[in-house]
Amino acid sequence: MKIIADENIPLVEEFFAPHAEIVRLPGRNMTAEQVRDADALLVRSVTKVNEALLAGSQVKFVGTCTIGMDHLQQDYLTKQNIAFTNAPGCNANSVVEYVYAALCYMNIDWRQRTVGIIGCGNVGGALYRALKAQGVECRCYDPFLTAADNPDLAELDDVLQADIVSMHTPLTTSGPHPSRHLLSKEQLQLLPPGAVLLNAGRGPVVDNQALLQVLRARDDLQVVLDVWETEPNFSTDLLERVTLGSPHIAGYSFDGKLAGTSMIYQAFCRHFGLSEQISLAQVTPKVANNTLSAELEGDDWTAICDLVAQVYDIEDDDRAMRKLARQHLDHGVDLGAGFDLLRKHYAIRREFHNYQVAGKVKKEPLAKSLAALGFHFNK
Ligand SMILES: NC(=O)C1=CN([C@@H]2O[C@H](COP(=O)(O)OP(=O)(O)OC[C@H]3O[C@@H](n4cnc5c(N)ncnc54)[C@H](O)[C@@H]3O)[C@@H](O)[C@H]2O)C=CC1
Ligand SMILES: O=C(O)C(=O)[C@H](O)COP(=O)(O)O
Repeated sequence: MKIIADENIPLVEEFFAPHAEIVRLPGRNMTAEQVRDADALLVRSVTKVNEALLAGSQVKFVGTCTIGMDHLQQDYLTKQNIAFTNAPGCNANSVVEYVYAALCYMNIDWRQRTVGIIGCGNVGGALYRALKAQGVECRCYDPFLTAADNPDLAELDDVLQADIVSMHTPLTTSGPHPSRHLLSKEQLQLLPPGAVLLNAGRGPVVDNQALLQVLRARDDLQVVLDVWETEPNFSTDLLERVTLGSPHIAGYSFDGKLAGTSMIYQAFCRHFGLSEQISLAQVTPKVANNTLSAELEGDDWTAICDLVAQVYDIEDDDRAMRKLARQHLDHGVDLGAGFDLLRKHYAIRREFHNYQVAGKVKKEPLAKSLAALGFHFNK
């Protein structure tokens, strides 16, 4: 059996080598010629898996080691009887941790604000539950859910009135509620003074031209963008006006990436009737020096954000984006290639649940927040 796999999927050899010959390729430029004689294709979000890529091939299984599936031409795959699967929820924790890191960076204590969540599935739902556990007032917009799924559902316009709005929908262009340009100029203008908008879903869900216009006209908004409408290219003008910008790495915890590979491995084994030879636990390294210390007796907010910053300093990601934008503007460095390089060489980032807080956490509100964020600690 032959597998073609994106070069940026970790541990493909460890998982799949007992079952198949593996050829690694850059994901963004995979060609029909390259995949023609493959039985299975393992991709990430940068490969358009469509008729142009697969027509005439013998591919029978496509696995994307990501949550998002907007890069798969699903109707074509179904028509051709090609099995396909994603890795639902694999990096949901990572995206939620990105949101916390961004709010800490902006000095925003989410426990004192209302939070609007747009798209309440694996990522938005995890964020919602964690915030509710800390007593935060949430409003959620998700037209595919009912009050039985989520008692805090509200209309989109009401959700946009929250102090913090976080976007977690898939990118869709058809169906009853397409999400492309869900936030266009009209919706963006509804954001109240001082609002914070985060998009760590897919770039085109927020109309980037409209966002730029709104940010040119208003200086009372703070925007965090992990995803961009024209990836791998992005608007340097827009980057200049957002508070934090990053190269689509919200889901890039090492744990999330490994979970993605492992979930696709399991689906691959099921599809081809193979028995699994290796498990996620076997290949997940322990974090060396995983004890974190913070001033636990002082202000809760400082303690939480101190711990978050020790695990994930989001400012590094923002700095790298701004450096790339400067190199592009001053020296003509290719933005798209630079964006992909930042992602390819992304540092290893582990999720909060790998860390133990030193000392005893005696204060109940702090304990609630640390538990909600996933840290281990002693009471
Ligand atoms: N920036 C990054 O690194 C990452 C981005 N993502 C993006 O986040 C998206 C969401 O991930 P999950 O929560 O795991 O997916 P999910 O499928 O579990 O949940 C998505 C939710 O959005 C809702 N939804 C769909 N269309 C909507 C609309 N028009 N308006 C409001 N809600 C809508 C669905 O009903 C569902 O509850 C992924 O599809 C992916 O595009 C996911 C992981 C990492
Ligand atoms: O899981 C998703 O969906 C994502 O957005 C991924 O984290 C994106 O990673 P790449 O597939 O673009 O490497």
